Amino acid sequence: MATGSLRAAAASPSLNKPTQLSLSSKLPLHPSFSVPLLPRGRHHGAPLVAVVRSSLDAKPTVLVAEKLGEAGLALLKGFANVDCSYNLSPEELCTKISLCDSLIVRSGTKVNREVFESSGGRLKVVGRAGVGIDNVDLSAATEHGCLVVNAPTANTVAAAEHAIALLASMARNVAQADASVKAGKWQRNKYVGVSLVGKTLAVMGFGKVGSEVARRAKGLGMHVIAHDPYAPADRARAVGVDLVGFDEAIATADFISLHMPLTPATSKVLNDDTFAKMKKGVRIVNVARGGVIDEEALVRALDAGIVAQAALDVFTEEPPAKDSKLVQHERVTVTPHLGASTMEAQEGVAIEIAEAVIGALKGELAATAVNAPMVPAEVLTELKPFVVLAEKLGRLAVQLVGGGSGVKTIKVTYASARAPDDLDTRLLRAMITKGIIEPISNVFVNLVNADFTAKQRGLRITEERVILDGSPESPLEYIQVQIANVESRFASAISDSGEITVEGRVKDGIPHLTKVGCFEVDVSLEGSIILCRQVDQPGMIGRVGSILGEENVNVSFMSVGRIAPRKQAVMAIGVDDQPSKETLNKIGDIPAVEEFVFLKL
Ligand SMILES: NC(=O)C1=CN([C@@H]2O[C@H](COP(=O)(O)OP(=O)(O)OC[C@H]3O[C@@H](n4cnc5c(N)ncnc54)[C@H](O)[C@@H]3O)[C@@H](O)[C@H]2O)C=CC1
Ligand SMILES: O=C(O)C(=O)COP(=O)(O)O
Repeated sequence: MATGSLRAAAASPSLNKPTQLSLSSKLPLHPSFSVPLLPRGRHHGAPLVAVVRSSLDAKPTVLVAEKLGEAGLALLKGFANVDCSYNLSPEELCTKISLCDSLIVRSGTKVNREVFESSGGRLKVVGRAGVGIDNVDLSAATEHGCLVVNAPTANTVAAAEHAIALLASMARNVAQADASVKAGKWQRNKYVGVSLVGKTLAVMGFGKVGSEVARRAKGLGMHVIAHDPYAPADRARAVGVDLVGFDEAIATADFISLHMPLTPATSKVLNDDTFAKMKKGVRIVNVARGGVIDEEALVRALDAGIVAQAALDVFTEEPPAKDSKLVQHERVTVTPHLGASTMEAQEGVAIEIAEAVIGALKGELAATAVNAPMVPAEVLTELKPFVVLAEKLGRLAVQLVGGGSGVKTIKVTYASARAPDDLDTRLLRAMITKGIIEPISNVFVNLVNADFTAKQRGLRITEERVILDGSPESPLEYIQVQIANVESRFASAISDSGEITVEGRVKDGIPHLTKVGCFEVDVSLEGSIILCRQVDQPGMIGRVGSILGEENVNVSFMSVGRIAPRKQAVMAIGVDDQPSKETLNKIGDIPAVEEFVFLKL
């Protein structure tokens, strides 16, 4: 099969002469195989976020619901209308949110499902000015196509320093002794402490904060072990820390410092059962989240003498009840969630979140997205034209489906000379999903909600990789989108294996449609496309071109793919304007034309 492809602007009598263009037929293929999809969740890097307002829209409005550093506010004010409304009740937040494009919070605001539902679809970015996103309902955010970004690095040192401050002050009864002296007492015997040097500290959660705590504790002469099922052992080794199992960590520790996120797996991970396994007289620091400790069980463990002391910055409910037994316990030191509260950290966090929110509202890369696929910025730069190609192929494929066929099964094939691990397909999959769903619904699909929306509509998208020999310079050679078990309005779009098939490549940075069904074509994916199947014969391009010309429809690109000279051929015509029905019918009336379809991109 040969492919003819020429800019229509350069129309000449040689138009009918096909030019060999196809690359795929020359590249030897390895047998195709499936690769596991990348897991959902946190990935460091930068996503292409399609959650933006159009540049024609007025300035976006950002609601800042908790105190934010001045430098961050200044950045936000340079870009958006900023409404700083602190201490809103949940009802007030729900009322205000429908007028906001973005919401910025710290740990004190619950961004629950009701908030997203009340936003009426306007809320596009939630910024968490800090690390923990347990106060944001991520499922609801995703379902509403709202991106959540956080500021994961600027308060790490502050939190680690606070953990060390609590560790040392707990060991030396600083808070209790301070209160006692201020009450006019002088109780030197009562407040004899314990030393840190030589003691074993178990760091639970060896992430950013945990590793900084470990480093500092080693400087104090402590023996540090850590438990973190997901942390690489070599990172721990580099700090001189042994990674151990959970039971070993809690059973051998003199001090336990908690630094994991609050998740279903870590909720109440310290409970009656686990306290029972600890060394008698253990001391516990919690600068992570209150919910990782069963607080009633901790009171029991303190009263039973299992836990000698606890120092807590965080609580299941914040603020905790005034008469909380835990807070009032004599051997418990408390602070009001101050881990991130240093001048330096708050300025840093404010700038980090302002930049992330502004970037996301502009549709730029947000390196700290929590609920969207992310790939490193440099990878994204080279993937960008393929992202456009992916959406357009999705749009074309779904428009080829014949009325009444339910779209359920989609197969996507990525052909590349790169190793499978070098290609993150989540962006591409999301954009294909967007292209398929948007023309047939009124749902707004973006990178955040693409997988969710596909699942909700019962779409099954399978992905396959074809490994090509050749240059891995380009991330992809072609993308093929197939819709199975459907009829087509354009029978030639059905491949030999029975699916609607469209395939595209990027040429000079521009996405091109290069295959429809079994026919190789070549038309740039701009404007709209007319596909016609005809009997290959001289003059066809000229005839179709003049019918379009009569109606002043500008042709941008034309190509013909044919089985063999004078046999069946498919002509793909790129048009800048939408032809009238009459014009399309005139094309259909050309005797050699057997079927045609008009597709909007
Ligand atoms: N009190 C405060 O003001 C602050 C509290 N935090 C909290 O500190 C915690 C840690 O923050 P970062 O270090 O920045 O987060 P991070 O994401 O860098 O580290 C968390 C670590 O916990 C590990 N982890 C996850 N599940 C675990 C499990 N079941 N058992 C043990 N480890 C597990 C992860 O593998 C990761 O290495 C978070 O809960 C965060 O919200 C952070 C900053 C300030
Ligand atoms: O970053 C975190 O996870 C924190 O807990 C800090 O909370 P905050 O921003 O001080 O309310």
